[in-house]
Amino acid sequence: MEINVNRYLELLIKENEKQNLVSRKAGREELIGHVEDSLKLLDFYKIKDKKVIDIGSGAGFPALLLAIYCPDAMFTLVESDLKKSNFLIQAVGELGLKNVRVLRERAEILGQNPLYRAHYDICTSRAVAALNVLLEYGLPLLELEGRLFLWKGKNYAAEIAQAEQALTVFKARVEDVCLYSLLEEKDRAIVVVKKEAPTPQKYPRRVGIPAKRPI
Ligand SMILES: C[S@@+](CC[C@H](N)C(=O)[O-])C[C@H]1O[C@@H](n2cnc3c(N)ncnc32)[C@H](O)[C@@H]1O
Repeated sequence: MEINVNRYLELLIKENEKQNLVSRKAGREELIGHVEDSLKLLDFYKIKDKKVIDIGSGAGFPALLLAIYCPDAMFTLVESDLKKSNFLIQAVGELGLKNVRVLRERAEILGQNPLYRAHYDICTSRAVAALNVLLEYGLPLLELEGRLFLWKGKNYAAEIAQAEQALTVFKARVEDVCLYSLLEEKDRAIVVVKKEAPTPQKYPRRVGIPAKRPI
């Protein structure tokens, strides 16, 4: 596993010199911090045998790292940006990961596609949008009783409060908040939201609307 993480980091550092996949200034130390942050979920939850969808995968945090460590879970990485999704496809190929597929698509489109809607046990997302927006992206993709795992910083409590109306509309519940600290950042949280009812068919709304007019 560690070998694969090191290969992934080498690949990311090399490609990041050519194209901006993560902040250009991000050195190896900072990237290792992102790796640790991604893998933190496994200290709290087991995801063996689960169907996982990750929204806004970027250069691979958290889902590519989780996929390396959880070969028994199946991962769908959703990233709308062309160069980032191409990098993900390249990394999956070079690392020989058989449990990952990459989709260059918007979450709003997949949420209205019967092939993906209500199909996943788990949806992850890190550094993509505010919590109320992520509820609209993620909940339609989950099966009933599925869970969203949302990586957040020190503002997590304010984001939960801001999402009160969206939680009511979607009949979802904040079930847990996993708190931890990383070297650089003291207050990190993975907010766990449980889906308790089918999502009304009108959600997610059209591309861009959830972020522009959050519930
Ligand atoms: C700030 S980056 C974070 C990437 C990664 N999750 C991380 O933690 O480093 C946010 C990414 O989400 C993608 N994204 C934002 N909204 C999206 C949507 N609705 N559907 C798919 N991808 C989206 C963007 O293209 C961008 O690459």
